Amino acid sequence: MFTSAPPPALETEGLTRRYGRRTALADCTLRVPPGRVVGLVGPNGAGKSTLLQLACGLIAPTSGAVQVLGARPGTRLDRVGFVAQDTPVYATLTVAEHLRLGARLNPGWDAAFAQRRVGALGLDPKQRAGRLSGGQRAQLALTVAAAKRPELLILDEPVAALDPLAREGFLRTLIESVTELGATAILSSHLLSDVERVCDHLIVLAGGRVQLAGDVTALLDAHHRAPAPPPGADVVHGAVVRGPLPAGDGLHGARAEGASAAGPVRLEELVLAYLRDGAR
Ligand SMILES: Nc1ncnc2c1ncn2[C@@H]1O[C@H](COP(=O)(O)OP(=O)(O)OP(=O)(O)O)[C@@H](O)[C@H]1O
Repeated sequence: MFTSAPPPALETEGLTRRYGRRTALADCTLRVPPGRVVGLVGPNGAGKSTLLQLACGLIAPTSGAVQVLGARPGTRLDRVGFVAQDTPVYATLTVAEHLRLGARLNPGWDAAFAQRRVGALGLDPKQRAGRLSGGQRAQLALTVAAAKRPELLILDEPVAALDPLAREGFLRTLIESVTELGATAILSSHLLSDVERVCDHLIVLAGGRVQLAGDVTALLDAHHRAPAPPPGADVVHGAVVRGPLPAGDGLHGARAEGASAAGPVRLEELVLAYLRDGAR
């Protein structure tokens, strides 16, 4: 295991984490190639934060293995940027002091990028972080993480506190920096429309187990919608069926619009089918 060059951004095998008798993540085996924007989705309590914290080395596995950029989590902190769900910032430090601290702690710090982002966001450099709004604090934490120019950016619900315009701007900046650096981003989100818009790799977790994972295009090609599935069809849930859209059904290759039409699945539909399947 763990052989390839360049190494996967994230690789796990049988990764399990328990809290007492509660299993937060069970037997998780995944491989995320580098250069992807990964959407990590699943209901509340699915194990998303647990997986991200294991990847950052903030918690240790109960059993199984995890590697990040080919190394043990936590050993290459300069190459990994992490923004936790509660977007931690230092309440008594100003915005400018956050940037100075970032510059001092990170050898690859991109001061011009950080200044540009703070300017574009309209954040007052003299404002203490404790006085910023929730969304502004999230933006500051994201700016600090991205200005490290990490090879892997791990974001736990990064856009939850942002208004729609800020969310759109943040996701655009994220894609630009990931593309420019050839970096990987893993973001957990409940907003399937955002995931559909920016992610090219998907991980669906439910009940601590991986329900579905892989390249988005490949996953969409490997499923179709059949409102009246033929006997023996491999139905995930509802009208979503495993297997490519059969040739010659008249709709092949077309984007079916109505929920009742046979045709290709949309990402949101696919995710919901696997979540409902996992919830049974
Ligand atoms: N420190 C902890 N101590 C005990 N149980 C925990 C701890 N952290 C997480 N859990 C449990 O592990 C499970 C997975 O939690 P986790 O935070 O990973 O879910 P999540 O998918 O990130 O959820 P959400 O979407 O609500 O943020 C939950 O049942 C949770 O109660």
